[in-house]
Amino acid sequence: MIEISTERLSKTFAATRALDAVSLTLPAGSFTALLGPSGCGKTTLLRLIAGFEAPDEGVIRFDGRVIADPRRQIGPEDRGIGVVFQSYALWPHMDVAGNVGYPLATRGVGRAERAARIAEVLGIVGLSGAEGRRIDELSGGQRQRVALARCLVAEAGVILFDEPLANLDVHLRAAMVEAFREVHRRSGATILYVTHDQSEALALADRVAVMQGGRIAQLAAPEQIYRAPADAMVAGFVGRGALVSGEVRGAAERQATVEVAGVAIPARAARPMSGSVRLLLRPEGLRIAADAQAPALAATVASATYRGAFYEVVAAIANGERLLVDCVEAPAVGAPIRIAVSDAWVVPG
Ligand SMILES: Nc1ncnc2c1ncn2[C@@H]1O[C@H](COP(=O)(O)OP(=O)(O)OP(=O)(O)O)[C@@H](O)[C@H]1O
Repeated sequence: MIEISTERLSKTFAATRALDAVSLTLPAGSFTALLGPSGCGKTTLLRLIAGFEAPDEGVIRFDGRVIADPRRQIGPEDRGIGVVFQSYALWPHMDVAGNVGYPLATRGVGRAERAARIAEVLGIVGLSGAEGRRIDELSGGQRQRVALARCLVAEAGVILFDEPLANLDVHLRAAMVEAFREVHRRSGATILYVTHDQSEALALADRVAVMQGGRIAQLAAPEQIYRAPADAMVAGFVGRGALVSGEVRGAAERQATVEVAGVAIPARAARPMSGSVRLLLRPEGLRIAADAQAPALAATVASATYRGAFYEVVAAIANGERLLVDCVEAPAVGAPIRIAVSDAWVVPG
């Protein structure tokens, strides 16, 4: 297991500052997802750690040892890492055993031991008995499992995933989440997993780093990213919900009372705040109030969209801002409703 750290890591392509003084530590054996909108610098950070690019400024260390700085870089093949791309990077002319066993063959591992280890890792990724199959007869999901098995067999201390599920359909993606968990559990490797799919990041990782504009906006446990986003970008990027404007009327330790459209709402807060703030209201913290006396936001139904398990209702409150409320039954568009709030978060900054 290897601890990876970067210190003020920067990379510029022509006029684009793809990475802007990024300092982060990936503890040994951790699983970190790198999440963010297109172009925020996720792949650039992964490529620098892999050794496919050199930093303009800053340092990368593995277990405290300098792996790359602007003057010298250890080559990708000497960093002891495994990389899995969305494009599989398998050899189509070799069978499954040939692909998976390649890292062992290059190390001179004997035939019998190689066969045993190939069988073991194919079992872990759910491809037992597939040794003799040709790569070009496999589905996308099966190919990605082969790539995972090759990574496992190499026993790399660090595994980097660059959008490994991007080419797979939604059902296969869900099935693969289990395979990734198993790879992490079995390998104990330090994992960095690049994705722009928030549900994948929240489901897989024990820490999520949300990037924007070449910087880390927040690095925290998935629950923290979802329930207590550090800024409006993270709040808007992860999960469903609405940001509304309010005025703080009272503040306490980790609590605030925020007035929104004339209604006082108790909210969670990172620190005591005052003045104008943005309040994050997610659907699970809202419900349509049946009791006309209970404190609630008066609203009008703007739309109701069927989502299977519920209707997603967009409702306009008195100040013109819109909320998302999940309802079992669809209210009529234009109907007046009252929305009770059981959970709200004051977005810092
Ligand atoms: N080789 C390159 N030459 C020029 N610009 C580049 C190069 N690589 C990346 N960039 C630019 O750097 C910025 C960050 O790119 P990067 O690929 O790291 O983003 P990303 O977050 O991985 O995006 P995506 O989710 O779309 O893959 C983008 O503006 C991109 O256009």
